[in-house]
Amino acid sequence: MSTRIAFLKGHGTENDFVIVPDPENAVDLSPAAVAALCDRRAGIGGDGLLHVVRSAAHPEARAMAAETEWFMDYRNGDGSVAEMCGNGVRVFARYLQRAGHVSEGDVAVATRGGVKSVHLAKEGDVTVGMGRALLPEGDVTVSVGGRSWPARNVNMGNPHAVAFVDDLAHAGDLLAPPPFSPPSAYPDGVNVEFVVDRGPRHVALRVHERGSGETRSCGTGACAVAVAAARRDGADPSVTGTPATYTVDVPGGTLVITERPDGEIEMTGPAVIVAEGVIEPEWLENALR
Ligand SMILES: N[C@@H](CCC[C@H](N)C(=O)O)C(=O)O
Repeated sequence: MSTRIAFLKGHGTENDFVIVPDPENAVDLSPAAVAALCDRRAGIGGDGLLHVVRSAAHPEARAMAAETEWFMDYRNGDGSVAEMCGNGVRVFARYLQRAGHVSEGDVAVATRGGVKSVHLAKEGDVTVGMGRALLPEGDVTVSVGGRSWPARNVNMGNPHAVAFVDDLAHAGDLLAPPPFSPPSAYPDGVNVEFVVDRGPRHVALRVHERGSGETRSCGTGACAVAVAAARRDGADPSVTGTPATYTVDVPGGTLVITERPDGEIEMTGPAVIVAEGVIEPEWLENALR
């Protein structure tokens, strides 16, 4: 990789991303290159990377090209691929707006979890239609430091285990993925959310993300938490016929999640572009040696 590659840096509730615009899918973003770019000491730093590619130019998105021009090729900070990133898709849409690829209003973004509709105003918070949650049956347990909790298995395109706890400090330092059982519940790993109540329809979370470690926010995680909390609170919109809105505090800010009676979930939160620059080709070559 010897050409000069442009990048930007952005975040949504402090879930931060390296953004690599690459419309024709010409940049070889190997897992090692992604991990080097996301490294917080030797690289640019980020929980993940948003590779901005035309849908028609990416084999995983070609089938969605008729619906939308842009594909969010999302990678975790360790270089692994994930199906969906709720904070990332808002930041991705903000980038498209800033680059002049889209204007205000509703913007469709292709993801591995399907096409998402993002509502962009000129400035301020960004709302994304996250689709419906799946709630696979079966008991799941997560453990940290000798304590265990039952967890709700919620799939938002990507897998989540949501555990309600008495104190967020009980999650410990979250330096390693919290063990879960049974192993068959999450064959590809899982994002784990620890949740406390803050008030009526108001919760707070800490999260350990698959492929990134503890992060300051997770959008799909906040949606999974809102869905689990609504079932726990007897507020399941498909049963009550009334939308359920939860305020979800994350270490990096606040997200507002609404689930409608038809199961569709909307998430609103900030999306910020912080900086832009150019990756030094020599640095990248050395990083990959
Ligand atoms: N931070 C994201 C989720 C990113 C993917 C996740 N780590 C996974 O592997 O599923 C979000 O905002 O949703």
